[in-house]
Amino acid sequence: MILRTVTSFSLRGGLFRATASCSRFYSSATNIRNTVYALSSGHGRCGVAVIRVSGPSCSDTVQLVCRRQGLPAPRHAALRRLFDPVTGEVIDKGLVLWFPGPGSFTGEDCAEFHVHGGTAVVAAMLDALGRLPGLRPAEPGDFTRRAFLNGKMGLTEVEGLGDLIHADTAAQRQQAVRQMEGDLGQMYGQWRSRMLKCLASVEAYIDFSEDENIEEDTVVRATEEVERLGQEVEHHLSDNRRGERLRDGVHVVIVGEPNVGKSSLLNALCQRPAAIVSPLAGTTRDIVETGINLAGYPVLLSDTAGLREAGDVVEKEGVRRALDRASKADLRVLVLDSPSVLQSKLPQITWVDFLLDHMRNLGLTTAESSCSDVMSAAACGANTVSTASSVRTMMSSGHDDGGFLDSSALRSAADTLDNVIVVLNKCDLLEEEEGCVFPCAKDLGVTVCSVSCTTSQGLDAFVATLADHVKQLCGDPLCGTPSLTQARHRSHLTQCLHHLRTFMQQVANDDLVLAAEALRRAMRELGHVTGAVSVEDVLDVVFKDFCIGK
Ligand SMILES: Nc1nc2c(ncn2[C@@H]2O[C@H](COP(=O)(O)OP(=O)(O)OP(=O)(O)O)[C@@H](O)[C@H]2O)c(=O)[nH]1
Ligand SMILES: [Mg+2]
Repeated sequence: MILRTVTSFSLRGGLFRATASCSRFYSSATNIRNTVYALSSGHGRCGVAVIRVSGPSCSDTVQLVCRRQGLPAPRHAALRRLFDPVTGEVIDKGLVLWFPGPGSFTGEDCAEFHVHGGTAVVAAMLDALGRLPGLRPAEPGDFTRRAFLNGKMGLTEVEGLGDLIHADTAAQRQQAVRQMEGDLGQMYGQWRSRMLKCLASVEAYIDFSEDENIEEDTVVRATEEVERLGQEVEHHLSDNRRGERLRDGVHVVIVGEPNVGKSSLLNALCQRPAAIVSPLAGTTRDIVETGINLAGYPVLLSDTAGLREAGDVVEKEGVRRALDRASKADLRVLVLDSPSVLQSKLPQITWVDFLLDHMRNLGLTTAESSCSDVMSAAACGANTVSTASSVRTMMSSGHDDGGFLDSSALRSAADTLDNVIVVLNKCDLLEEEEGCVFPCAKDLGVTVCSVSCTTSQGLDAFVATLADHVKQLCGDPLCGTPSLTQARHRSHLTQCLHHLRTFMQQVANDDLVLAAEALRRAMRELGHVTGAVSVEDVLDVVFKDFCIGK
């Protein structure tokens, strides 16, 4: 059932980002000398609340709160009565954990108080800690920032941890765990050390080329290695934004003429009446967005205004927004009204041409029709059928015959339709022999699903098809080399690749000094990604999405 694969999810980082934005982020690395504390478990009444403390005053804090009952054994939970150190009042009885640095998460002395999760208990604990000298409330991401500054985590691992906290779906979680465990950082680190070796070779050659100990092919081997590195970086960059899509959500837009059932489809997918449905054409004016979890993958779904020559200024703006959203989407779901398609009087036209014509009329493409305009009548003849019978053929056979596939014109038409899923809605209104026998058909790269939003017929198959497309766009986060996940990485890696190419050019120009400088710059770009070179300016950006207590 559709219900199995689709669940709503809150859009990326809603809760945590709101929390972070309420507070000015703490940016000075020197302030890690303070001891910080925070409620690390969620806010609100709960069974157990975890309060974390990190910093040099940590052991004193534990002993004061535990009234000199002594520090628990490292990394062992100890049951203690917890006191307000100033008033001497018992606040609660709970577990205390002591993590001496540097073997702790932050790399400095840390402690955790596991107390009963009532509002008054948590408030009393935080209040008591706040009155101790040298302690201050933690800022968002303070603990992880300390871990980074103390060399416990690289920057990509920190980002992986941030993504894990924000992960709404299984695939996002898998990608984030992989990154947090260092897969991506290791790959970048290995590239950097390979570049360092090349740089050492080139510099040695510059400094000691007269020396007979330097082998003649040193520079040749370094150049070959840099070329390989360039290819690897280029390959990593040309991943069709898989990792970024998975992290941020795949943008799917529902488009089509008014009244074809776009809003009904959106509501069926998110299983709630997110958009108004009515028999009046032009009901939806603005974009209606909702996030769904599609078989473990995050999808940001947009319903749009029906595309037509708009009557008034509001609808015109709605149509403009719809077309704009469609042009930026990763996937477009083009909804058509099945009875209208079957009754279409378009003369002698192929199914692909019909779709291209339709999309052009709606303003969704400027691509020319393939068959009627480009192919000769002879080549096209065998496949030239009326729209109605073309649709019927497609529905019953699942694909067209092989002649189509050889045409480059049709291939380019298929490319235009590549990120389009066609939904033939309202199939409940067709005669039995006309529709819905094979709800999903693949035709020249365009996927066609026959559904009814009213009876739910074909919706499961459509959801499965949509999920397949989304998975293809994101890839399997557990397979292959780890994906690039952030625009920040892309920007530095693009620069890195540019410098590697400059290295090759300078070697070809016989200018090894400039070549070495290019290699140093390439390494610096990689260092910005992993945090191996000074990144103070990017830390605020990276940590701003963290929640307090992490
Ligand atoms: N019989 C039938 N009616 C449907 C189906 N899907 C939607 N409808 C009806 O078609 C009408 C239009 O549905 P909407 O979902 O509002 O269509 P829309 O494409 O969003 O329309 P606009 O917002 O005006 O562009 C409503 O009366 C729906 O109940 C279907 O599968 N079968
Ligand atoms: Mg609508």
